[in-house]
Amino acid sequence: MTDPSTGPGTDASAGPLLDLDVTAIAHGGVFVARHEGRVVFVADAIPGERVRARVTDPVPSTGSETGNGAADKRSFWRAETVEVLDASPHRRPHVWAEADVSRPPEQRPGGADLGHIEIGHQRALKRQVLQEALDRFAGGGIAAPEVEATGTDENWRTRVTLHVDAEHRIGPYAARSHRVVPVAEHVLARPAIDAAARALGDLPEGRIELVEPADGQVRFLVRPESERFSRKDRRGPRRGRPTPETVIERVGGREFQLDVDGFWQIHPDAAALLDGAVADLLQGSVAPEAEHLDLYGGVGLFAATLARLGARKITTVESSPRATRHAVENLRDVDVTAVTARVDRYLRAGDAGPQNVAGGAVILDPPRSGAGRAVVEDVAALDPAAIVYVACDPVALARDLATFRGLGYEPRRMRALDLFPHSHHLETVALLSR
Ligand SMILES: C[S@@+](CC[C@H](N)C(=O)[O-])C[C@H]1O[C@@H](n2cnc3c(N)ncnc32)[C@H](O)[C@@H]1O
Repeated sequence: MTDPSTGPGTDASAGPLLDLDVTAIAHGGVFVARHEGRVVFVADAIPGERVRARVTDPVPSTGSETGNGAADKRSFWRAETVEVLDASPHRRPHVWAEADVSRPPEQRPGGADLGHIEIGHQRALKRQVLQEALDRFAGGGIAAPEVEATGTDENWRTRVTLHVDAEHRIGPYAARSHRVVPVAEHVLARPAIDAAARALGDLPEGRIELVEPADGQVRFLVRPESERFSRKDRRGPRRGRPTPETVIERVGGREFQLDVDGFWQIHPDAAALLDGAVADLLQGSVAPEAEHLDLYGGVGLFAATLARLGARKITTVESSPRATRHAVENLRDVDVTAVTARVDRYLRAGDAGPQNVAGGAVILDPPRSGAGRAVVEDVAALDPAAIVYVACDPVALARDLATFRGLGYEPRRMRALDLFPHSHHLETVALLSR
C-alpha cells in the first residue's frame, strides 16, 4: 500500500477540479476515489460522499486538463476537497474552524485530518485501515479489534510543535505543506499550551516545541527549523549546549523523568492506557526466572510494566543515552539493566546481548517505520514465550507481523487505542506467541 500522506509537496492553487465519488479511507488520512481509471487520494472527504476536489499533485501544466506527460504516468493523483456535493451523515463541522473545506487548502491547519468526521465514525474508519493493512500485508485471517476511546477527545495534545515563518507569523503548518497557518485557537492542544502559545511574543523564524508535563506547567523550546533534521539532536546535547531541562510524567504511582524534548506519549492518558494494555496482554505469561526485554524502551515505561508483572531480570534497550540514563533513575527500585544501543546491534552483540530470553517476554515499541525484518528474525530466534508489539503505524505493524508469522509466532490478541483523536494515527498493541 502506498502511503499517500507522504510524497512531494502539493500546490493547492493549480490543477483541475474533479467531481469524485469517494469509496474508502486510505492509509495516511486521505480517501480513495477514481477518475478515468486512475486512483485519486482526496483529503477532507468521507467514504460515500460526492465531492468537488482540486488536483494538487502532480500539478498539470498550463493549458492541459489532465496534465503533462509526467502527470499522466503517475499511478495516482492527490486532490483536496473544495466543496461537498453530497455529504455523508457522518460529516460534522470541522473541530478546527480554520480547517473547513470552504477555506483554500493551503490555509487549513494540518494535524486533524479526520476532524470533519463524527468521532465514533473516525474510529470505525481507523479500524478499516488496520483491517486492510492486516489483510494485505500480514497474511490475512487476523480480525482488527474495535478501536477503543480514551475518554479525552478534545484538547488532548500535551506536546505541540508550532512554526514561525519569515513574516513572524506563528501557527501549525498546513496539511502536507510547510506553510504556517495562524489560528485563533489550537483546538487539539491542552488549554494551557494554547494559552502559552498565544502569549508568546515576537519570535525569530524557526519552530517552537511546547510541552505540558504532569505538573501542568508549560515549557517551550525555540529552535531553528534546520535542527529538525539534525541526527546529532537524537544523540543528546551537543558540546557547548546546555543540558535540556528535565520534566516529570506519572503513570500510576510511578514518576518518570525525561528531557523536556525527550520521547513521551502525546495524549495525556496514553502512557497509562498503554501500560494497562501491555499488562493485560502479558498477564500470566511473565516467568520470573527468564530474562525479559523492553526494546525501544525510552525512559523505561514498559520495563516498569514488566517489573509490576513479576519479572525479576529485565533489560531495556534504547538508542538515546539520555533516555537510558533517565530509565536508570526511573527504575532505581527495580533490578533493570538499561542498555544504550541500537536494538539491531544489541540483538547481535554476543555476550553483551540477550542471554536467557527463552521462555521470557519481549516488548517491542519501535518508531513509526517498525522494527524491520532483521530485528523480528533476531527476536524470534531468542524463542520468547510472549511478544508484545506496540505499533503506531498499521502498515509497519502488519509487515512485521507477517515476518513473525513466517517464524511461527501468531497474533493471539490485539487492542487498538484511539490515542490521536481527529487524526488518522492509531496505536495498536498485539500479543504473539508460538
Ligand atoms: C515509540 S518510542 C517508545 C519509547 C517507550 N517505549 C515509551 O513508550 O515511552 C521509540 C523509542 O525508540 C528509540 N529508538 C529509535 N530507534 C531505535 C533503535 N534503532 N534502537 C533503539 N532505540 C531506538 C527512540 O529514541 C524512542 O525512545
